[in-house]
Amino acid sequence: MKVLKFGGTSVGSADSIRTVISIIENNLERGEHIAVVFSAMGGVTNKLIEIGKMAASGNTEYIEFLKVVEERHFAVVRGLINVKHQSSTFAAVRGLFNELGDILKGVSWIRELSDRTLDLIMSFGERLSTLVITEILRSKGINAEFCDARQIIHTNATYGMGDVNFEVTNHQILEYFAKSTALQCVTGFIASTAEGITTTLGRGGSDYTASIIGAALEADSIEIWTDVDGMMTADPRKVANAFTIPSISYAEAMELSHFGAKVIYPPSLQPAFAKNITLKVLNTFNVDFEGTYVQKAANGKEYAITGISSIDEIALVNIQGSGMIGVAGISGRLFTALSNNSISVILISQASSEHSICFSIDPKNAQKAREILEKEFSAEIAIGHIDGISIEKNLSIIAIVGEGMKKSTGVSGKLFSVLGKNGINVVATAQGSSELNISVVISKSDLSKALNAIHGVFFQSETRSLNLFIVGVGLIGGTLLEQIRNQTGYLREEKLLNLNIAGLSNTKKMLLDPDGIKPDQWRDRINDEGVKTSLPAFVQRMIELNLPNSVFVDCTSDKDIVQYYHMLLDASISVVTPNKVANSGSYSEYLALQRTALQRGVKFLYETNVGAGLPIINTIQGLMASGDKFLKIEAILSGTLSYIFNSFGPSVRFADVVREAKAKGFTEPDPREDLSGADVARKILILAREVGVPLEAEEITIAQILPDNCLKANSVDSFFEEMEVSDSFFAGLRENAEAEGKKLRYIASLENGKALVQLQTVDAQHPFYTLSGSDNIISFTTERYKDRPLVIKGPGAGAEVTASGVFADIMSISSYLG
Ligand SMILES: NC(=O)C1=CN([C@@H]2O[C@H](COP(=O)(O)OP(=O)(O)OC[C@H]3O[C@@H](n4cnc5c(N)ncnc54)[C@H](O)[C@@H]3O)[C@@H](O)[C@H]2O)C=CC1
Ligand SMILES: N[C@@H](CC=O)C(=O)O
Ligand code: NA
Repeated sequence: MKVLKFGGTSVGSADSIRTVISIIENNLERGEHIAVVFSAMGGVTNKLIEIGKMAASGNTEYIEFLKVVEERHFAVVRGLINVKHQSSTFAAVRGLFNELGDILKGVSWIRELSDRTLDLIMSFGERLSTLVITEILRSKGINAEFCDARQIIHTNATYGMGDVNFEVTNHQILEYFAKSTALQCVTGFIASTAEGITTTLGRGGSDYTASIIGAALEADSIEIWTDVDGMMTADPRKVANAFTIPSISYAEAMELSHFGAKVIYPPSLQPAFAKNITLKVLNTFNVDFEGTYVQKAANGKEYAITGISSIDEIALVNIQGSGMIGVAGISGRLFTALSNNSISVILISQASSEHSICFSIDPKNAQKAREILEKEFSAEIAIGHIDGISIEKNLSIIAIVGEGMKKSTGVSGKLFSVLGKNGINVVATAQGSSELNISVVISKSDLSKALNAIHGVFFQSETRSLNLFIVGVGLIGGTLLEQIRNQTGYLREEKLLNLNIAGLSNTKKMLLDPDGIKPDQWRDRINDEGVKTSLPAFVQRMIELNLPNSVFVDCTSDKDIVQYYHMLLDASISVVTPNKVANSGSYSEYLALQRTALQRGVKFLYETNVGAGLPIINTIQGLMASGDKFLKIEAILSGTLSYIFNSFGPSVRFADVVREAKAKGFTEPDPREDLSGADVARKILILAREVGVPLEAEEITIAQILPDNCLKANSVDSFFEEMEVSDSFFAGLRENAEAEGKKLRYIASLENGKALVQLQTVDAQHPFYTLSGSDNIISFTTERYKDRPLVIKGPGAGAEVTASGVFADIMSISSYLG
């Protein structure tokens, strides 16, 4: 035997009722022995309450409102019952509305609406829906009977939430169901006192009816038909990646529902749980979907936790004082005082120091709680044994729930680590010894970010998202977007990673969209939807969006953008950049950025600052972390200069080679930076700092190669003109080197705390002699690499290699975030 319960939306319209009827018919055709419980048509209960209140306030408009409700029921009768059978149903429905109309008239006369009368008014919702559906079934030749639950479920006289008398009720149900073999269509939610006065069952009402009947009849299962695909891993309105939990235990369902998962209200299913009846949560609007099984013990679990839920708004009360230590009875008095005043406590946390107790409550009760506790502990407060009561608001609770926690270690580690990596501060925490639930109290403004981050990390087999905010879509930024576009499919399928471009900005326009800008649409979208660029507004919006796993990617050479890095890192947003400005500013600025990133648990990555995608910074950081000491660095760090001196032959003009380097994407946006040695100086400065030498830019010696006229050129165009003017000077440099069988190389070095950048001539024996193209070469002499230096060589400039270095930094953040 099986009990089916259909909720308000399932019976909310002629269309949905048609589906309900076919679900019932299918069961009957399969020979299932079933009973059915119905809620009121969706929204009707609330309307009836509103109408009752209107009548009680003397507002006669309630009559019109009631007509609308009546018409909804008539429409179903007209739509689903053939004309031949319609009139008797119309008459019965009209009869109920007449009765209800009389009651409301009474309410409006005496201008009073007691809980008892309200229960009676509300009862019409279920009585009407059940009556209509019973008649529809009968008109289809099904032997169905209307069962008014008031005849079988008896409660005490607590109106609005009757307390069921199970002894009497169970007996009555058994007796009632034994009398007839017809399909029983039972009104949900309503009951009566032993004297026959109508009551209701409170929260989860119709589920409770199904559970009471199922338990009394020892049903094999109870199906709760609703309008969603079962119980979800998180509230899908808050976590887009939430998915249906296939199997959940009673205890887990109970824990999850306490925190908001409103699909079912498990306390009302207690009678069914006590009899070990399997419950299925199914979707009337997606009949073939498996839904969620709720059983004593859940079936094999794939994940360490089963679900995540939250309470959006709580207040945290803290009571502390030295006089609480070792004094018995403080918490007893505290919670008794709250309970005597009907203040329910959601979470309690006390450290073993016994110096303070904190607990969370509904913020509505915060002021009252303060007054109660100040009164209760007035004596202790007066003599300073208790410091006082403090209350913090705008907080939320998140609970992760699952029986799997009992067996697996590291669940709480994972929870706190993902919160930390996203810069979310945990204000309080609690874990019961049942190990079924770990709760954390966090700032309300972090709720959505926290839920999404936690969901991502615990339900790993679903795709995780990294939210990218890219500023500067020139050569490197544009190439990066192209690489992301080409990799999207692979990353999603093979790495379960979604690179969500949540923001883009060029110098003219910017666009932020938390739902993502597709990498093949960014040009059109930024043109069509973008607003005027403002870096402060971009950064502020990013911080406001507060998305989990956010990364800011600076692909500009802007000098002012750097001031925002602090703000971003401080807001727990990682920064990835090829822009060298930040790391080559003052040493204190460099240090501050490193520290902020470390403190906030986020990443500041800039591998492409030196040697583009070549693994130079990572190599240094690895050696430094493992305790190696750098003795000497010798390097060619400019792709541009490398290319120029490799391509500058007798038949070409120097300026034209520089033009070629620029066209190939090797140069800085302003090539004077490369030719003046400034770019190389920045790079050796960054390397020096990485190996622990705290240099400032002014301390680097740059041996200038440019003649004065080139150096003084005040625009890029005039710079090229001046190089043409000085062509013989450059040709002379080359010819002198060639005469000695040598090559020109622009070499940076660091030794004994001194950095030097200069043009040198090297002979065929020198390891830098054979360099070609835009190659960089870096030779590290360290205590471990003393006899033979560690050498890294390869293309050190250009769009593809630089963008892929930036991409690699982004990917390393994704693995760090787990
Ligand atoms: N080209 C290369 O091989 C390498 C370049 N880099 C660095 O990469 C960065 C980008 O270089 P490229 O892409 O070659 O330069 P680019 O000039 O092609 O691109 C930079 C883009 O950023 C935009 N931009 C500048 N300030 C902005 C702001 N405040 N807001 C929005 N957009 C802004 C510019 O309009 C330009 O479109 C530079 O910092 C450079 O030093 C690093 C390693 C290698
Ligand atoms: N302009 C730079 C690009 C890399 O940082 C170079 O030429 O090396
Ligand atoms: Na690099």
